[in-house]
Amino acid sequence: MPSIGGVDVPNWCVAAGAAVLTPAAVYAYLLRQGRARQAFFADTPQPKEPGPIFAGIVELEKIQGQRPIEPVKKHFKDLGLTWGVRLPVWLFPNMEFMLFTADPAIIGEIQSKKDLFHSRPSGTGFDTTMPKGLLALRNTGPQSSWALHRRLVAPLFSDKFLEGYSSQVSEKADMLRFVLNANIQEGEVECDIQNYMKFVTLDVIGSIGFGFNSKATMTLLPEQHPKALSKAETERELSFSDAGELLLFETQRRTGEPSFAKYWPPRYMRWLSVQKVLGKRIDEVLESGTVDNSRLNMLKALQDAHEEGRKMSKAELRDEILTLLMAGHETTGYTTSWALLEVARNPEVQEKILAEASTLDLDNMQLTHVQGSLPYTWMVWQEALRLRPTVIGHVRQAEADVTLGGKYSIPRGTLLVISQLMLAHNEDTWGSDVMDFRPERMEKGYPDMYLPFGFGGRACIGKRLAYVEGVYLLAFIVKNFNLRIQEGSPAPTPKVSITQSSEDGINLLMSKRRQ
Ligand code: HEM
Repeated sequence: MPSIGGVDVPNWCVAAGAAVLTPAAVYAYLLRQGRARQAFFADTPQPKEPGPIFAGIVELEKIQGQRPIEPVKKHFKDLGLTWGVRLPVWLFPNMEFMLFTADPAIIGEIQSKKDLFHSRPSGTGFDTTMPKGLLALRNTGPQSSWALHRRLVAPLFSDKFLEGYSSQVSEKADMLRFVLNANIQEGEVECDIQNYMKFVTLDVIGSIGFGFNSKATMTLLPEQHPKALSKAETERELSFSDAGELLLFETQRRTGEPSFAKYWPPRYMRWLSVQKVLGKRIDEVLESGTVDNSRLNMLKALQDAHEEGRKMSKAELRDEILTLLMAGHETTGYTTSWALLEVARNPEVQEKILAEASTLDLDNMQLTHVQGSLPYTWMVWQEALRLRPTVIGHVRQAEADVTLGGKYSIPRGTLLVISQLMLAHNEDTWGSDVMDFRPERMEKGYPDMYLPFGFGGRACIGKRLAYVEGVYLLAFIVKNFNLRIQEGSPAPTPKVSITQSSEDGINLLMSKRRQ
């Protein structure tokens, strides 16, 4: 029996006391933190908050939540010209201050203060799923692992590499055409193009990233088709695709959750299986001779890359290639799917892409020629990415105390969430037709506040590949298929996780074009 101040206290009393006092202490702590945050940001304009503790989270969900376009429009209306105000939120369990902003002036200032805002915060899921990859590493100066990785990874997106990837991308596009043709046969057939794009971009990154002949797209062939994959092949392809999805899902889940939660047995077992599938693929490339290394691939190139003799370790290579897999496939696939939706909705846009693509030999096109040869299609993809930014917010952490906007003091460690979604729908920047799809608005270049790939030293390193691959696939599909949407079909419901996709797919009526 425990003794308190010389008095013996029964165990049940201690347990009951703890049961009452612990939640009370936690609540008192949260309340104090919430009030401290409110006091700290007292001079910061903000929408009316429902309560001091979780108010920020509620607001954030309203703005960045599951159906982002509608809340954005509402905030426009509710907040008028101050729309995009700095929204201070306090985020449990990181116990940090967080500032949500869509104010172009403040964002401009954040961009210019490069030395203060050069890293994402710690505590994101990337820290434990791929801690030695670019998305997780912190920038602590030119000698840091992040800086070294950035220098070693950058050449993978140079002209030389893009040329090396070209035949692999057109091989995957050809596979996509084959599978779509097999599913469409005659007349018009409804196809979930988002699903096709997800698989084909996975096959691209499987090939150029891991160096194996990935063919997940073939799993979409009708079962009775003579070229349909065997059961074992289908399982192999889908296990890679499932592992990629689980990796993304687990990363997202781990953001901001206590570190022990990931050890929940069913989750942990799934995680081990993901590591096994992906790790096996990586080992195949690095160690065995069974992989066709004549295919230029990122993993092999990174294995050989060095700077003054400093190379990536095996663990670094593994995390970097997983980072490139995760960052580089769904992003491009979803952006291109949203673009195809707009193309199907706007027949005149489709005609213009067709006119541009019909004279080109897309089957043998170098990726380095995409921008010069497909300028209109390029704008279409760019405008689709504005209207539906695939990554809807960018995160940075203040490295030191700083004052923004001349009066808002931001303590060191504050998280800054920059709403790319709200920036992309700001009437002041884009004009009163901001909600319309109008590729021509990109004709004269885009404003500084077009940030779908982030900004500064941490901006997306794969932007060039994303553009050329996405624009190429867009032109390729339009050249081979006519796209339409079913009259009266409801608009897709956006689903926001790390990337923005459509919850119910993107269903288009597709028919073969006569060549
Ligand atoms: C439509 C396609 C894509 C979009 C919208 C996109 C968007 C982004 C964004 C917003 C960031 C964060 C930038 C910041 O914090 O300032 C990012 C980072 C990154 N992206 Fe992309 N991305 C795309 C495609 C790709 C591709 C194809 C790859 C590579 C195969 C890639 C690799 C990366 C990597 C490695 C980072 C982390 C960079 C660092 O922190 O140093 N992305 N991307």
